[in-house]
Amino acid sequence: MTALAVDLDRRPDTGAAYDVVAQVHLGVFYTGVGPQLVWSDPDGLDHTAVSTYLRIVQLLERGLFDAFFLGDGQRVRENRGRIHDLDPSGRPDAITQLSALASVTHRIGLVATQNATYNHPAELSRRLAGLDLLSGGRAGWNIVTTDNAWTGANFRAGAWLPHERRYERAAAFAATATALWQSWGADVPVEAHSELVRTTARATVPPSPQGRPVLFQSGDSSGGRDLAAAHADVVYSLNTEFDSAVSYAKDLRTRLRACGRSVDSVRILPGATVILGATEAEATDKARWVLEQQMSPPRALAFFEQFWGTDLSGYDPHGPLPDIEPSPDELDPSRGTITPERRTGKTALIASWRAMAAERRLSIVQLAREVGTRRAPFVGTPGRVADQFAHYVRTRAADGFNLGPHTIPSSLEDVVNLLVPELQERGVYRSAYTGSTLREHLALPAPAGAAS
Ligand SMILES: Cc1cc2nc3c(=O)[nH]c(=O)nc-3n(C[C@H](O)[C@H](O)[C@H](O)COP(=O)(O)O)c2cc1C
Repeated sequence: MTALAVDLDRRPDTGAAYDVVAQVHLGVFYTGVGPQLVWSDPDGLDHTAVSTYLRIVQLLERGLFDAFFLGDGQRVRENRGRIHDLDPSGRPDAITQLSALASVTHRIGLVATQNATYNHPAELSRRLAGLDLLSGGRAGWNIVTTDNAWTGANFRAGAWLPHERRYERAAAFAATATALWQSWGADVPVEAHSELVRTTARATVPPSPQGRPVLFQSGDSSGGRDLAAAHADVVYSLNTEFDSAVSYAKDLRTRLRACGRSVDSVRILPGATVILGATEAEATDKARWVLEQQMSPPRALAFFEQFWGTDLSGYDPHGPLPDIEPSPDELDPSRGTITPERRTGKTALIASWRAMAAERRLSIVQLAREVGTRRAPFVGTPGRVADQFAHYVRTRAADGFNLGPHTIPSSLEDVVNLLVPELQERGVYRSAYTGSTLREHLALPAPAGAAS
């Protein structure tokens, strides 16, 4: 995990004009599972208690955030066929959790990740419309396709649909859900008769003050980007480093134009981790501590077990990589612990890791810290990070960030108490909510054809 280096003098072509009055939009993406959440923080809260969620969402509302955003999954993470017991585990449905949070908040947007592979459009659009109406127009839907077959094998449709066909279904799903939201009061039902989505349905919930839920999209392949260009209001990408944020933004805006949409009709919010300190040195020390907790020695072994498919508990995490070959079972694409390209390219990936470890004399745990953590963090004083955020939004490399917390609640308290005032001082962050809906917070245009 290397801290981001951002050159504040560069104004590259991002497919949109430099905007001196651009604003930073902030959300928090709370996965509920996974190594990024540090359990060992002595001041940490219970990661699955409802009181934790209430406290976080109220803190974020005090910090004038656009959205609180939950990941979702219909099967918990596993390692070698058992529940991954080093992770926070157990995943209540995101819409259910957000409905509870709607009742104790007034402004903040509430975004539920729900996949378009193992749900039904009439059923899911009704539940999302319910959250949207009951929250006064604050709901969002993060459209994902889910990157593994074994989720489906947990219940319902089994292991079905290859990667590209999931996006075909997601596009038909989003079009059907949108048509249903727009159809309130219509005389005839909405009909969908494609190969992957078949339904005849009438809307059951009137539109909220924002017309319909705001559509987020996460998924970075060409199919994912096309889905975003056709349907999304917000994209959550993992292209956070400045150069990759620039090329992602340019590519997405080219796709938006090809769909006949304005480049300002979609907000781009890459994932980001923020680690703040009173001095640069203090922030760097904290970043080192966070990384050590996220990728502890037992977790490093579990990380590599997901690639080797073998029990590695007999290996010393401070010693060299195992010299054995991975189990062939791990190449089975129905296993869901790692991304598809990593699964299929695993042999090459392991060879490249061996080369990196040999060249830099890295132990198992040191290598896992290099290759096993996802987000490059913004590390520094609040002022320095605020300058970087301002640069991203003014150049339109991004419109803001989805922050991934590492310690709960302290990493988010730092952002609200230390970073937000610095952003406000630079004129890139609101000093009060000016609207009441998520769509208004994001300064998005009204949805086409919205029912009222
Ligand atoms: C930033 C990000 C967040 C994601 N969050 C979830 C999630 O919460 N639940 C889920 O089932 N899939 C999630 N996905 C996986 C996507 O649904 C998708 O299956 C995966 O990224 C593979 O598609 P791609 O090749 O287009 O990236 C996420 C993907 C990204 C990039």
